[in-house]
Amino acid sequence: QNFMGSSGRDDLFSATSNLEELLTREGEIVRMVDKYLQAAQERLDTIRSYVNDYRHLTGSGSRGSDTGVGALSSVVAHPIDAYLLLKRLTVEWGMVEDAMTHHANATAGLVQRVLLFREHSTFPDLDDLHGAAVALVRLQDTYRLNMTTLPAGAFTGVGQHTHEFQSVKQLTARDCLFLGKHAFNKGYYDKAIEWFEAALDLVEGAGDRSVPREEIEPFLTAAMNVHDDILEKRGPRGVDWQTNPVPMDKTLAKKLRYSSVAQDTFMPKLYQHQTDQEEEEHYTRLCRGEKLRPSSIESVLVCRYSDNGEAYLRLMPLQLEEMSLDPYIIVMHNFLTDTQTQAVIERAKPRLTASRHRSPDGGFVSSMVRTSKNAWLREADSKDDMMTKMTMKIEKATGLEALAPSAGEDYQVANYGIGGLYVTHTDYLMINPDPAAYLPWEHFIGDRYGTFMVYLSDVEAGGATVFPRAGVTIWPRRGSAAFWWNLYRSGTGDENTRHGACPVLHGSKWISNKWIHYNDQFLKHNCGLNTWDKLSYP
Ligand SMILES: O=C(O)CCC(=O)C(=O)O
Ligand SMILES: [Fe+2]
Repeated sequence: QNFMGSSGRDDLFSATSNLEELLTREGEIVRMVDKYLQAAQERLDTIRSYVNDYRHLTGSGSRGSDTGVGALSSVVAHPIDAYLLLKRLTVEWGMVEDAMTHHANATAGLVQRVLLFREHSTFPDLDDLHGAAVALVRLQDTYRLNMTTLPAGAFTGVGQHTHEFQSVKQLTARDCLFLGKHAFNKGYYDKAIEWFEAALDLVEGAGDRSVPREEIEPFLTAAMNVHDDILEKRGPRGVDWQTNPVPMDKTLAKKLRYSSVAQDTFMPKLYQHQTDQEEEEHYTRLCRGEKLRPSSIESVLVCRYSDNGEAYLRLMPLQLEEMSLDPYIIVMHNFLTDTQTQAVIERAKPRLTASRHRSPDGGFVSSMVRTSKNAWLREADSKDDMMTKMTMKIEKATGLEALAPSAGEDYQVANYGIGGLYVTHTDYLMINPDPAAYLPWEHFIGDRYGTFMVYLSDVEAGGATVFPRAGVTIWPRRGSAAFWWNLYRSGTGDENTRHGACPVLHGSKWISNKWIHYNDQFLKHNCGLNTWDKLSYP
């Protein structure tokens, strides 16, 4: 079942830099239209005064109604009035005609200019709008946004700021209907019903006239029927659908099988394999900031200073916060200054393109798996040595080789806009047992041993980095760096490092990754005697 055509890419919505550009572009169009309106107003005034003159003269105040013959003849009886009549129909009518011609030309010209402008710059299309609608429904779902206030643009923040966020404009009933259809098409049957109900509430309670209630009701009825049908036949949740735990229909809900639906039967399943659905559940809960680990694990985590045995760090030690001991995940606070984070963002901005990730067949694709934009920056690209110094500091902090191209990848700078996310993945890439799947260079440098990820911006709400198996949530903080080992000392991938980026709820998120490879560390690390030996420093 589908209430609408299928939607395609989800691109313009999910990088803030795009939305800022769009707003600037809209500003240019508004300037064109505004100029047009001012000129049009002057021309319309000319036309209007011609009409008013006639009306005034003939004493016919109201439009359409005509005056008697007597009044007319008295107007042309006077020589001056007769003269003015001729003037109106020659000179003045000429001006009116001019004004009208100009107006028509200006209108056609404006349409032409806007068309041209749109051709030469990126403009959103309907697919983008669909993408934005789906992203909004996903945010509503992930962060359990309260539907009594969401249509009016208000929700409570998650993460850094837990205050209320209020939009400038509010949604109309028609917007709610539109969002409901999208929720339905994406299999969010529970959310679809909420949006249709919100649309009805606006029409009935708030006198919203953007859509008649008769247009909403069939959708609500259909959504409820499909909701119950799916729940009966397939259950409340699957890879591409979800419903409420209990049917909407009161009689159906009385069935025995629904009477024992408990409030929250979730039991965390950490440090072990999770099915896709379990992983998604852990991801979502961690995104909301839920604690999934027992206190026996959390209570031993500490914050500490470390110079990692480096003289360079003696006077400005790393401000370490342990997030997890196994797998070893830490945050180094204030690793970069505001000046540095800003400089990296500015350098990356002009080079941003849609993020791509490795597809199952080995190529790179851009998809909903990662909705962000990124740019690659290498130390040597910059005229100053700012990036080189950054990498040297990373080397001191991790005790790893990171500057040589065979040791550290270029910096990958990524920007996530509203709804922008990265689903759960591992950073290590070489999981295909067939050596032919990789390039000689990839064999030469080895896999991604450590991930050094700096948050270049604060995020007002949402946008955490989460590790579903390790039960870790890291809230972005400008200048802080997250670091973890992706591989065991033997070079084998540690699956407990699976992680993802939660959708940004409010604001914009910038990060920078430095992936440090395995083989170049051969002088610093031995591989250990057993496959599962791990590293836990700095
Ligand atoms: O943005 C994040 O928080 C995580 C990014 C990430 O995992 C990656 O870029 O590989
Ligand atoms: Fe990652």
